[in-house]
Amino acid sequence: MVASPRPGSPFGRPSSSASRTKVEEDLHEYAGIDYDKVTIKRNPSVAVLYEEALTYEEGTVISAAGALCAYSGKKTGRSPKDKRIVREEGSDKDIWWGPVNTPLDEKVFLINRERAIDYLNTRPRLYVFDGFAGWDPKYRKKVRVVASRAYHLLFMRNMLIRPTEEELENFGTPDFTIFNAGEFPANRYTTGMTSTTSVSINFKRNEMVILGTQYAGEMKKGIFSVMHYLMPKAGVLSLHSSANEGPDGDVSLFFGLSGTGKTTLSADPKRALIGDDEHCWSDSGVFNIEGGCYAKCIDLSGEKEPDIFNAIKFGAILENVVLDEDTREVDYSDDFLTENTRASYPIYHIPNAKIPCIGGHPHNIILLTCDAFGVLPPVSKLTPEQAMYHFISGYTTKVPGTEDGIVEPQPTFSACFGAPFLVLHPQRYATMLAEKMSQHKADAWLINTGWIGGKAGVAKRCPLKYTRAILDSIHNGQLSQAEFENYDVFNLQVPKKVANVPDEMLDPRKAWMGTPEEFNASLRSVAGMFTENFKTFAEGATAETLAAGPQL
Ligand SMILES: Nc1ncnc2c1ncn2[C@@H]1O[C@H](COP(=O)(O)OP(=O)(O)O)[C@@H](O)[C@H]1O
Ligand SMILES: C=C(OP(=O)(O)O)C(=O)O
Ligand SMILES: [Mn+2]
Repeated sequence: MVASPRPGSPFGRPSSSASRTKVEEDLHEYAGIDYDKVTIKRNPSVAVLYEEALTYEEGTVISAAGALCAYSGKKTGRSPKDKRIVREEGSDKDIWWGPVNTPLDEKVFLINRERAIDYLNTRPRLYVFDGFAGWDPKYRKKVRVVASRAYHLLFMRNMLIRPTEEELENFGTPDFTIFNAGEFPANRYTTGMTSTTSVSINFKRNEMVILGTQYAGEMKKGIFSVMHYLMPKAGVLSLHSSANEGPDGDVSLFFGLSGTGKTTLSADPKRALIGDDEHCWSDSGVFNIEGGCYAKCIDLSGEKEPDIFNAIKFGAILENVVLDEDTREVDYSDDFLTENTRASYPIYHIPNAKIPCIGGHPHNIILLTCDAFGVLPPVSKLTPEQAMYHFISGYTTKVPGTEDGIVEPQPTFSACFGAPFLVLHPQRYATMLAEKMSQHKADAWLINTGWIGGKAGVAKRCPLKYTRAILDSIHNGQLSQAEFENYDVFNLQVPKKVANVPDEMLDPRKAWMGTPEEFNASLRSVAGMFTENFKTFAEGATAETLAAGPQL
């Protein structure tokens, strides 16, 4: 008879005090984890994590396709207002302080850290994952995740790069540690706390502490912030972009704020996936930071997005989705808990993923904007100066759900198409991008995956099949040879024809459902928003970049 590998069985027995592992010793010494009371499981298998989550985490079930369906509680999106960075001597001048990076006293960080560790010590079981961020061995960072929920550990097992047995054996001291005590709240009366949620990063201690949110995305985006701090210092550009590679080895980068299509559009059966969200561009090319993908799955369909749909199987996590009680089939159209339903899966769940996730220097730079006013064309070709202007502007829309408190599409300017994750001033990243683009002669395109023909609520988002057709034309070289028309006010070069896209879709004026007067008013109003927003960046920008913006 085969024994059931459940906790309590011989397989689940805690290690005896005579044989402490190095990780137990480390966590005891370094963080005060009480290994006499707490069973520590390091890098457990997917099967063990499933069992633990199903046994101990209320509501967790398995979907018909074999994914672990986990629930993150009250917070189902990131909490940018509760993110803090410890202000220490030396980092003061470097960090882009302001609404994105709110300073925190070191002492308060330690209070939160102790609160988190005190909580973790009340748990009978803790899970540890040791893995890497960054596929290029030259730049990769060793990351340790310490979490009280098996779901959180499986998430980071999917999202970080999984070490080989040998790498795990020789892991040594981590470069960065996340303490996830998200089940337990922050204390609102602690100086500097404004809610019961706190996500704080300390670059001196190389630690991140999470309290009061169980949204797993905080961990992966936290590591992204760390890379946004460390990589530029090493001469490497960190990017909020997805990346894929054509059969001839041509790499495309897709920049975009959350919900604008990085994950969806980089999953392309004609191209090998390098990664869906976080990359770095070094002197030798691009590399993915992560070992997995994190797709939005609201309204996901097997017909429209087969690669993502089929990646949701054993090993994948589905977050905050609604299922049929009997069949355990997921209803992807149900936004009962949140519109930000998510799937996390290791990159090898995508059949044509490129592993290791490394590519050459990009040929095409695609800026994914998501225009809620319906005035930007679905595609336009950018001059290098326009690429800089639009990269720094980061005009787009916050889609509902991804951030706490966003309930309807909200136009925003998110510098570098990822302001919430920037640590240094946007100009630092933009300057590096301009240098790399000119050195490697990359073409730049602006693609509007947002509303066409009217504003959000009135019109519809550009149909996915047309955005895909546009990308096909970019990748087969047709679009750079197309005939272009100048699109006034923004001075964008818009192709007259794109294969498999109706002509009238290409010109927002023709697609417009209201009156020409309304269109012109909207166009000018969006242009005005650009000009107003760019005022804060005018000082650091070149005259050419400044002139590349809309002209009223
Ligand atoms: N034209 C389009 N291009 C890309 N995505 C679109 C488009 N229209 C609608 N969508 C939807 O928008 C969402 C994009 O999400 P995702 O690819 O996860 O964004 P990101 O990875 O940038 O956060 C998906 O739910 C997708 O189905
Ligand atoms: C996980 C996130 O990223 P994205 O939506 O870009 O995939 C997020 O913004 O919380
Ligand atoms: Mn994504």
